Amino acid sequence: MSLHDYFERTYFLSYCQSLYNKDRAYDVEQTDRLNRHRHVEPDSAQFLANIAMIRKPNKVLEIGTSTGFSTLWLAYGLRHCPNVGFISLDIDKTRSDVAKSHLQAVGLSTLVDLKVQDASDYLSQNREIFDFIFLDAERKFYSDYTEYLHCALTIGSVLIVDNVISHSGEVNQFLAVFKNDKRYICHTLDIGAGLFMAVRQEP
Ligand SMILES: C[S@@+](CC[C@H](N)C(=O)[O-])C[C@H]1O[C@@H](n2cnc3c(N)ncnc32)[C@H](O)[C@@H]1O
Repeated sequence: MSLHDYFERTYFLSYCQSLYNKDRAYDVEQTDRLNRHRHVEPDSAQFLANIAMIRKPNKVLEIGTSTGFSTLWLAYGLRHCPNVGFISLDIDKTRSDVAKSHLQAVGLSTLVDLKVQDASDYLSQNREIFDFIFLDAERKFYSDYTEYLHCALTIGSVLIVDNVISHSGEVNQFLAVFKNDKRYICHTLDIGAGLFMAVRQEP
């Protein structure tokens, strides 16, 4: 590792850690769940970066940017894929703008197309295929996305969903559709709040 790479990596790690700690402290003070940033756990974020690094996707979709903690890590895992199309969606413009400033601060903003849009509206109009989709938004709407997600995934595509252990009751029905679909091989990973991973094996 060159000295430049070393300093870049050290800066990135310390930036992410301080972002996580600051937003976590804010979240603890919030009584309304929807006011919280609700970042993925650091372990989960690093797992996402690893999957991005291993899979080397051409097209990535994140649903639920918040202020960009998972987005930063996904972008970090994609930093050697300069032509990647990485879209991250959030319905909340203020959060998306904050995410943009964090991405700029670590020099990864050119890798991410931040969109402010409702996930259902986006998915219903989407005709693109994604190699990697990370879903981390409002769980009660996930079942509405199922058919759109099937259409947006192809052989070798990876779908990852957060909070599947911490909030299993809210996502079990949605996940069962993938588990019972022979086109996918699925795993529940005991990382952070629990990650579900489905890899598409068949068209
Ligand atoms: C759990 S947070 C995402 C956390 C983020 N992945 C991270 O680790 O930093 C969920 C986000 O989804 C967004 N959201 C909720 N409903 C949405 C919808 N229908 N379409 C798009 N984004 C939505 C919220 O505004 C919120 O920022």
